[in-house]
Amino acid sequence: MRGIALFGRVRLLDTTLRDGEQTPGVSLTLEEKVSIARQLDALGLDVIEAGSAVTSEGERRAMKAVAEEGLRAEVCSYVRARTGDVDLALNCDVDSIHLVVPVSDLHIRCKLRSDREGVMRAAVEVTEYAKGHGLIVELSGEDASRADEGYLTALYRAGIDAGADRLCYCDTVGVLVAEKAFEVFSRLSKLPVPVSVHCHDDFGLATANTVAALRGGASMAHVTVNGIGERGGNTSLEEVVMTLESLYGIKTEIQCQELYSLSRLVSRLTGIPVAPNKAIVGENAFTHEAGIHVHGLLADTSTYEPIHPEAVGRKRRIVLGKHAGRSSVELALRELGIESTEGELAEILSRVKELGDKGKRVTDADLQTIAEIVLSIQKEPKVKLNEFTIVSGNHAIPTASVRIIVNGSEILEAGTGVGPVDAAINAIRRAISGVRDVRLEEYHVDAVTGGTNALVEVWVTMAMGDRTITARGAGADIIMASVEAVLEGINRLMQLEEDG
Ligand SMILES: CC(=O)SCCNC(=O)CCNC(=O)[C@H](O)C(C)(C)COP(=O)(O)OP(=O)(O)OC[C@H]1O[C@@H](n2cnc3c(N)ncnc32)[C@H](O)[C@@H]1OP(=O)(O)O
Ligand SMILES: CC(=O)C(=O)O
Repeated sequence: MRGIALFGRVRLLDTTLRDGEQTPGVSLTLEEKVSIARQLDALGLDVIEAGSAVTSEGERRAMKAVAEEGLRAEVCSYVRARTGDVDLALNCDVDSIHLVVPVSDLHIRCKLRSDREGVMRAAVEVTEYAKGHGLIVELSGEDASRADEGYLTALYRAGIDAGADRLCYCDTVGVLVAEKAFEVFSRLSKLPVPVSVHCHDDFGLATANTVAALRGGASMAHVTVNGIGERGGNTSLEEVVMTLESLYGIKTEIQCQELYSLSRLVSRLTGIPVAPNKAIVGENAFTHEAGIHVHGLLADTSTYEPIHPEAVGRKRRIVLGKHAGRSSVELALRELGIESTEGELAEILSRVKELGDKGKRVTDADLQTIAEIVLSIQKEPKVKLNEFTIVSGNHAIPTASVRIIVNGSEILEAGTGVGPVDAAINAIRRAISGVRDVRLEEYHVDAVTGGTNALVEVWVTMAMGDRTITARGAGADIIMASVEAVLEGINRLMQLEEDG
């Protein structure tokens, strides 16, 4: 790969805390920025763009806190072509600035109401000013992919003469294509300082363009965790890293097995969910339902998995539904410790498909129930609900009390929560905590019909030790459906434990 031959290795600048935070509705607190920055540093990122110092007082406090963490990574601030922005960045004690200068005539004329010469002068003046104050400068051409390349190169050369340490080519509105990225970077990489690539995903091409630019000679890629960012987002960290590592055989120095936990952290703190089908970090990236796939996976996981889930800190999941085959059901039953004959297996599979045909997801608890019916196993539930009360209102802390029977003994417990569902689940968890350490890992609710009296289905993933199980509850009352799902999960986990 050309870029790597030129500059030794691919470097990565993570801009989750700057461009990623520009995702509409996202605003990270100081503590949140620091905790993401720590994880990025631990993962091995070279540069962390911690924000734009010009944005606000709170942003500056957070950026200063990140800079004071003593991270191994270089901490950077976005600045406009204004010396005042550099002063604000200096107050945050960052190591470097990402000095962004519009370079397309569209941006120069319409946005800045300036001209090419004026922008060139500002770029040089601010670069010199920042260098004079000891900052590392990455001089960036905003909207470079729509700019005149002759002007862009002249501006870059003027920036290098003024002391710029690095350059960056921004595909600000995601209109670059891979062929052009490769060709442009084949030329730009002849400049005497490293050139970065910064892509947006308006056409879903950000990763492809970034990789093409790296092949052309770019030495650093700008990325965000989960690809979050303005509009369609930015190039995703996990996609670039795994493409380089797995498809091009390039080691990146990133701790790949931490990619998933970083993705979860960023999703939780930004409130931006990850699409189930998102590459590498989406819920379904290593989940399989189709029978033909599961059959293949059992022979060799590489039949339907391009990388091992463990490589990025994930686990394979097999789920059952209408596309299940004999292999999937056999595997799921084996995991539940249930043995069956060929005939019983066929009957269980046919009932699984029946449920799938009704548009249902088939949970582990559903499979266990079906298996128990087909195999005529009568199992007494370990946990039974005797009584349940909930109090909620605008002047009341949502509080639930439960009376449950666990292995024949009655337990009375209460819990509070942010709402009645949370309170109900907390009460059950407290009641069970003296008997077993059961965790609620996922909670999801669907309204099956419309209206306030809709039938709801609640899906939970419960865990005990290293065993997880999915379970469902349904009904017109969302609280009771939640209680049913959680108790079903607990029962199944305890049953599995007993069965060994
Ligand atoms: C492609 C990108 O991601 S660019 C980065 C985007 N990031 C942000 O916008 C950070 C958050 N922004 C903010 O907090 C505010 O917009 C601020 C503090 C930067 C500026 O706020 P205001 O002074 O109220 O200006 P406003 O937002 O209306 O307009 C932006 C100003 O920056 C100027 N500007 C935009 N880009 C640049 C640049 N690269 N260099 C110099 N000036 C620039 C615009 O011409 C405009 O100037 P004007 O007010 O003199 O007309
Ligand atoms: C600078 C930047 O974020 C962009 O041009 O997309």
